[in-house]
Amino acid sequence: MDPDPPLHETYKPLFDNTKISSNNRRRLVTVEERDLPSIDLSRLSQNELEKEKCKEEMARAAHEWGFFQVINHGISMELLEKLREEQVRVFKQPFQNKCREDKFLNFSAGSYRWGTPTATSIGQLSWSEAFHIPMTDISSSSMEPFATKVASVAQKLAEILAEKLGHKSTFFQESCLPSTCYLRLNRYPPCPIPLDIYGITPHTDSDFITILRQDQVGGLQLVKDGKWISVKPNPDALIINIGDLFQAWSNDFYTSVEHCVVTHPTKERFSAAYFLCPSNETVIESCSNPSVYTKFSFREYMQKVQDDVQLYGYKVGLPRFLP
Ligand SMILES: O=C(O)CCC(=O)C(=O)O
Ligand SMILES: [Fe+2]
Repeated sequence: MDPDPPLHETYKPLFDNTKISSNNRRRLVTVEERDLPSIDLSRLSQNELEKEKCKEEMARAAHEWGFFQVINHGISMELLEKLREEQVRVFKQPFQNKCREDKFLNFSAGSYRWGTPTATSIGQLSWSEAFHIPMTDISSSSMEPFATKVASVAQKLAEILAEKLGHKSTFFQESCLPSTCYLRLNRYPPCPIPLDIYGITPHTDSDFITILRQDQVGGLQLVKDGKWISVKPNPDALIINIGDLFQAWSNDFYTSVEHCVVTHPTKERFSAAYFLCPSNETVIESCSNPSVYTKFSFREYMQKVQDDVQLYGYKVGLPRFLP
């Protein structure tokens, strides 16, 4: 039985409507490949000066790039390889099983997603499949040791970034709970179609911070100084990016940057992303005045995102909360 979702059959009408011209032929492959700023987290356990310098560099990267990578993050290669093995095993299941409405592999129904049901043009299509799993569902799986560690790295980094803006608080511990945070397992099947097709369309993340593990295939791109650049894969590193909520909380000091994944013609790609999200009731307001955005609850934010996607086919995000 075939593990692949029926991307070719389902979206064929979109390809047929798109003329293959030099304009939409793999435009994105030509972007420059760059290393993200690299932060060595082992410096956090050194002397005060080193520790402060490390925090300072992190805050600068979150401000200037919205993205950075961390090394010596405390998650062993063994755990990362286990995660990968488990991820491959999960996606190798027949497509029919992945779609099941009852519990599959202990993940709640509805965790599995593929393609883009609302896409009306190829630019809106994400050539990928994913399991979007609440942390509470991970507890009984073999990914639990990774999930626990990554959750604690996320808490620690969020606290450091808040502290650098002068706020020592338990806000993230209190509002981001296992029932509100997610692990998303992504798989990008090879895409041999000679058109510019995204693995995941350009977006910003709707959380505080995301921790991402990408494999050696590469394909993650982000906007830096108004230009798309491609992120060089680094097996030792985890990628951190600022989400919309931290941008709002930091009053635009940290930046939630647009990113996407481009497909590979022959190779499949796997990635795993941890999203530090608050409960629906949590109110996000700026840590300083005057505030750039009007305050909103996470529920209101996600409702707007969903409404905009339905209405326009894309997320508007933070600009919806400009006064
Ligand atoms: O797979 C990747 O590298 C990025 C995934 C991503 O941006 C997401 O799941 O929000
Ligand atoms: Fe993302």
